[in-house]
Order: sequence, then structure tokens, then C-alpha cells
Amino acid sequence: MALMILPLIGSLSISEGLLAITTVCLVYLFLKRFHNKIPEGLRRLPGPKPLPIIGNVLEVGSKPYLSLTAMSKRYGDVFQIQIGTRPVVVLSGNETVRQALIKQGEEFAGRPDLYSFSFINDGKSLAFSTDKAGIWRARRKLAYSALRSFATLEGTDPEYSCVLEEHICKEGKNLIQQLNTAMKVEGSFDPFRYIVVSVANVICGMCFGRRYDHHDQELLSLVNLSDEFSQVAASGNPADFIPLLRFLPNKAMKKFLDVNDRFNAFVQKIVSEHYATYDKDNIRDITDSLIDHCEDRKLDENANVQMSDEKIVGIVNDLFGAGFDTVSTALSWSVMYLVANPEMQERLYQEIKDNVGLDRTPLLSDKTKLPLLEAFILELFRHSSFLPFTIPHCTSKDTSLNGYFIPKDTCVFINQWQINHDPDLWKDPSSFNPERFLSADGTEVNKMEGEKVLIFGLGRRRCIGEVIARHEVFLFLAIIIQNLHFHNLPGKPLDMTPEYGLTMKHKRCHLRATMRARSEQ
Ligand code: HEM
Repeated sequence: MALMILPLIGSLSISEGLLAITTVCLVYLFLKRFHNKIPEGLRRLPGPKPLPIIGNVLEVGSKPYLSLTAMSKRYGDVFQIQIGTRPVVVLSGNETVRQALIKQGEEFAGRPDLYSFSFINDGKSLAFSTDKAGIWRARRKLAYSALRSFATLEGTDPEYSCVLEEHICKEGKNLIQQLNTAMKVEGSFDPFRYIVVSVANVICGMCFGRRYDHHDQELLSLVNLSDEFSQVAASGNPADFIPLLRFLPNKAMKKFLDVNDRFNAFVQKIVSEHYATYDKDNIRDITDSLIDHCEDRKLDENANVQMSDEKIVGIVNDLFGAGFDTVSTALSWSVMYLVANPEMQERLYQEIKDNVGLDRTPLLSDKTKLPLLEAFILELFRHSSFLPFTIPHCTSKDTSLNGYFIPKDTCVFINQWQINHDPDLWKDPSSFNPERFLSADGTEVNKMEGEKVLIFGLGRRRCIGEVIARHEVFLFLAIIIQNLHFHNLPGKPLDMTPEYGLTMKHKRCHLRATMRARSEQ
């Protein structure tokens, strides 16, 4: 750039040159000042001083949930960092996050235009794309109602209250068999490898009307790669903020692109098969119902929003993707916490034995009879905070929070981990203690305490799969605790260190399980 300017300077006199340089500098300073102008009565965001080009990347480091929590102690609930050259506002604290996402929800509901997001679902993702508010709202409504109606449909077996319960119970029982066989054949198993297929089958059942064998190579190679997706899609991925990094060799980004391509091709193939066999009078699953919606063309008449067929049917891609990785991560962590807390594992088993019995599969209607299990799940969400940040948000207009000015189009990180570990909200936050959620006599879950746990986001962007996810985690866990006793391999201590990503996972490891003996039953 400088070399291109030199010949021009050569044709000027020294005083003309100085005048030109001074003018450029003054214009730059004026624009900078104008750009950063803070409206009267509001304050400039606090935060660490950024370095040129890289900003605060070094301070943020490889565990942003910890470094940004530490920064919130110094700078407060609303502060600004710079990743590369891009300013990012970080929100912490229960009250502040509720104020932003609920009371000022409209202003904080956008998504930033991040480089990595443009590859997810070919840039047409419901969760990650920068769709205009009207389009996003219409798609979200469609996704939510498709999900709800296909979860609550009557199942094929009257034993179950709905098709979701039927899918989970059948997959849960099958999972027990798979783990039992793995124990007999190999003597140990990698819990995530089996859990992820069972969970994927529940969402596949609803979205595509099919399930896959635990040894289906196509599904296995796809769902077992979710770590690579999660690492790049996480808040604070430098390639999203420092454009130069996109052109340098980047192994994680290459794998991310590959996972996205394979994922899109997998879903696309199923969608094409659905188009070929679509019958208006026999809507088989969520994919059919979305195709049906395109055929009818009665899209959100009130808002008068028009969307392409691709954007409508593409919703199934988001539901499938969001539906298996999150829930299988939660369940895989659950098994780790059971092994790390053997007494708790035994108490949970006793609770199921005493209140459900051992002759039938636990059902959703058993929830109120199993307060310790419910408390365990809440503590699992809180302690692991395996979704440490929500998906990044973005401001839709100039706004302010706690008296600080935040311009339009600012990228916003919501630190869920900080809220779940805030000593002002939780007694001894670093200890794993499900009892913190139980009433004094241990018979009920304290709902108010439970609502303080932040893992599904809040407000307009709150997870649309929350109810389904909570049902899945509860039922799968009840079934596996009723049937199996988990423990670690002798001489192999558990490694509970999370690996940072959009969903944080524990390191892949091998565990053992013994079937609960008949005499016990
Ligand atoms: C334990 C399991 C789950 C957790 C912890 C979880 C958490 C989250 C979080 C934190 C967000 C982002 C909220 C924000 O940006 O503020 C989200 C968004 C989303 N989730 Fe979930 N989720 C789970 C399961 C599911 C399931 C089972 C589905 C669907 C079947 C689902 C579908 C979605 C979708 C479509 C969005 C995007 C919403 C939007 O951008 O408007 N999630 N989830």
C-alpha cells in the first residue's frame, strides 16, 4: 500500500506533502472521534487495552470462559474486549444478562456476521445466520411448531404418552444392550461414541422418520466429528476476527469446512429422498411438514415474510445439528459425574428403585417422583456449564446497558459460565453438589434455584429445543442409572478437564459398566 502511494508523493512539494499528510491525519482523528462519539449521559465501555492487530487475543487465551470471568471481576458486568480489530462486548451477571436478553431483548437478538458462521448450513442456518429479524422470526416460529407437533404426536405404542417418549425409551433400552455387548466383547467402552448415536436417533426419528444402527459408518463418521464443529463455532475463534488467519494454514478451520460439507450433503440426500416420495396426505416427519409448508406457501401471512424453499426446508439441518450434539454432550458428562461421585450414583439408583421400581422403564410422568435425579441434572448443567457462552449475539441498533453506550452491530458474548459460577449467586460454586437444588427434607426441587442456572440462553434467542432436551436428558439418565453401574478403569483416573468449544466436552475416554444384578432387582 505504502509503495503505491510513493510515486504520488514524489510529484508534490514538501509543504504540499506535509499538508496532505496532516489533512489525512486530521480527517482520520475526526472520523475516529466521530465514530466513537458517546451520547451525552452515557459512559464509554471499560475493558483491557488492546494491542494493534491482535487486540486482546493473548489475554483471552484458550479458555475464554475463565479469562472473561476473571476480567468481569475487574471491569464489571459490561465490558469491551477487542478480538483482532473487532470490538466485542462481554456480558456477565444474572441481572445484567436478563436486562439485555429479556428487557432489551429486541436490541440484543441479532447474530454477528462471523466468517465461520457463513459455512454453517451453507450460510442459511436459523441459529447462526444474519437473517433479518422478520425472516429469522418466521423461521424460528416454523421450527418451533414443527418440533413441538412432532414431539407430542401419539406414538405407535400406547405404553408411551407421546412419540418423543417412545423414541427416547426405545433408544435408551437399546443403548443399555449396546453398552452391555461392548463390555462383553471389549471389556470397556467410550461413552460418547454410543450415547451420540442413541441421541442422534431420537432427533433423526422426528426429523427424518428413520433410525441408524450403532455401527452405521456414515452416521458414526458424522456425529463423532462434532468436536471439530464445536471448536471453530465457539465464541472467540480468532479466524472470525483476524481476517489474515483465514489465509494461513489452519487445521481446525479445514476440518470445520469438511464437517460442514459432509453434514450438508448428509441432510441434503435425505431431503431429496423426501421430495421424491412426498405425499401431501401422509406427512411422515418434520422434513415432510417443512416441504408441505413450501407447497402451501402460506408463510407467516401476518408478517408477510417470503422465504425460499431452501430456507424453509434447511431448518431441518439446524434441528438435527443442534439436537444431537448438545444432548449427547450433556449425557456423556452425566456419566463422568456419576463415575466421579460413586455415592451419588448409588443414591440415584436407590431413588429409582424405590419410586419407579425395576420392572418397568422410567417415564416422563415419573419426574416428580425423582427429585434427586432432577437436582443432579440441574447441578450437571450448572457445574459443567458445557455451553459456556450462548451463540454470539449482535446489537440491532445503538443501545445502552448499565449506563454504557453500545453501538449498532456490536458483537456480544454472553458468559453463561460466569453466571453459573458466580459466588454471589451460589454457595461454594466450584463444588459439585446436587443437594443445593433440593428442599431441606430432600423431597422437592427448589424451582427458584433451578431457574438461576443458565445453559439454554434467555429471551428471544432462547433455545427452541429446551423442553425436548430436558426430557431427553432426564429419561436417558433414568434408564441408564436403573440398569447400569458405571466405574472407571483400574489405575486410570478420570480426566474431567473440559476442552473449550461451543459445547465443551471432556476428553474421550474408556469406562466400564456392570449390569445391575438380577438379585439387586
Ligand atoms: C442440553 C441440550 C441443549 C442445550 C444446553 C442448548 C442450548 C442452546 C443455547 C445456549 C442456544 C443459543 C441461545 C442464544 O444464542 O442466546 C441454543 C439455540 C438453539 N437451540 Fe439449543 N440447546 C440444547 C438442545 C437443543 C435441541 C435438542 C434442539 C432441537 C431439537 C435445539 C435447537 C436449537 C436451535 C434451533 C437454536 C437456535 C435458536 C435461534 O437462534 O433462534 N437445542 N441452544
